Amino acid sequence: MALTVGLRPLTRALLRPWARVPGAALGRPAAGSGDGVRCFGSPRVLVEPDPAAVGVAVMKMRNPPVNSLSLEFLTELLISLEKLENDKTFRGIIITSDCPGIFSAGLDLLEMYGRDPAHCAEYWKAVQELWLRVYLSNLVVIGAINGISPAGGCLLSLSCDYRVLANNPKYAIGLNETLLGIIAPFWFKDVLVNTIGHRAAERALQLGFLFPPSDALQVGIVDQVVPEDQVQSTARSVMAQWLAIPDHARQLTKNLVRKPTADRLLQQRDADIQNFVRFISRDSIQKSLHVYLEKLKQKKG
Ligand SMILES: CCCCC/C=C\C/C=C\C/C=C/C(=O)SCCNC(=O)CCNC(=O)[C@H](O)C(C)(C)COP(=O)(O)OP(=O)(O)OC[C@H]1O[C@@H](n2cnc3c(N)ncnc32)[C@H](O)[C@@H]1OP(=O)(O)O
Repeated sequence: MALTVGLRPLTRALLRPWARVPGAALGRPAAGSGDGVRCFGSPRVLVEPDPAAVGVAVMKMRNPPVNSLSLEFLTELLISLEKLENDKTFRGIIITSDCPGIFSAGLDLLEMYGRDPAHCAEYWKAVQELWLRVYLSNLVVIGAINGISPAGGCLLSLSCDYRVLANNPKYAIGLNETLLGIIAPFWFKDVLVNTIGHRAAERALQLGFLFPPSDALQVGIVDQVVPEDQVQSTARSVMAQWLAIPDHARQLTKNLVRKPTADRLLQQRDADIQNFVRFISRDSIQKSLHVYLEKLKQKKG
């Protein structure tokens, strides 16, 4: 089945592979700075230069209540990342959350439940694009994971160069798709395998493990677990270590390591979209999503 993807103009402009954002709409000097410091804020993505680290931006995700990756939120993240990537004052980004206790609840289930195929296709293309942009970023990307991080939230974390997780037993991380009755796409799986190895990934994916911090560190899905109030300072120290390496050498090495994984998706993006749309449109999958969403509602009592 050939799929015609009807993209809205903003999304279309953004989601071409490595498109340049037209109009530089969001790049502006920080209010009152007058010193050339740049701030790329948007309603859901707060981006500020780190006052304590030259060349480092802190990107805070602010899509309450749970930072679910809706199409609009993905689009804003993409715009901000693109602006940072193009701004030569920045060499690194720390990605963190502004929603207490939640890094990101992952993909927005409401973008996949009860939607028509064209919408699902547009959504999936944005998910692909965010992954490619973070995974292949020329910047050093450090995840300061200050909350729970299931599924798509875990993918975002895994796409960073280094992950610091806050030591709170509630802040579990993992690809839990099977618990929802869906499956992690091959590129989610590839990134997990690259990070924790084949056998650990095999178990984690099939059983939908959400690792609490101590287990997450042991299996290697995160690089460091620290007290919650030290997540930012640790991320900053780690950033300094990464920024001590000459950019060109680090970037070429990153590309060497990550490109084969990214290429697997780049070589079949349209087919991947079609697979996703076919899969997510199945009655059985829609029913599983319905049951899961009801469970989330009932949990509230
Ligand atoms: C063959 C080819 C195959 C191709 C591949 C096919 C398919 C795979 C597709 C996709 C992969 C999927 C990736 C994903 O990321 S799926 C999302 C996974 N996320 C989760 O499982 C997390 C679900 N949420 C929670 O567990 C909890 O909400 C929380 C994050 C622990 C927070 O708990 P808390 O008690 O603080 O909040 P609430 O549970 O009350 O939630 C508040 C509010 O938010 C809604 N919500 C939560 N998560 C999501 C979400 N992911 N998407 C949309 N909405 C979400 C929740 O329902 C509440 O809404 P309400 O209206 O009731 O206030």
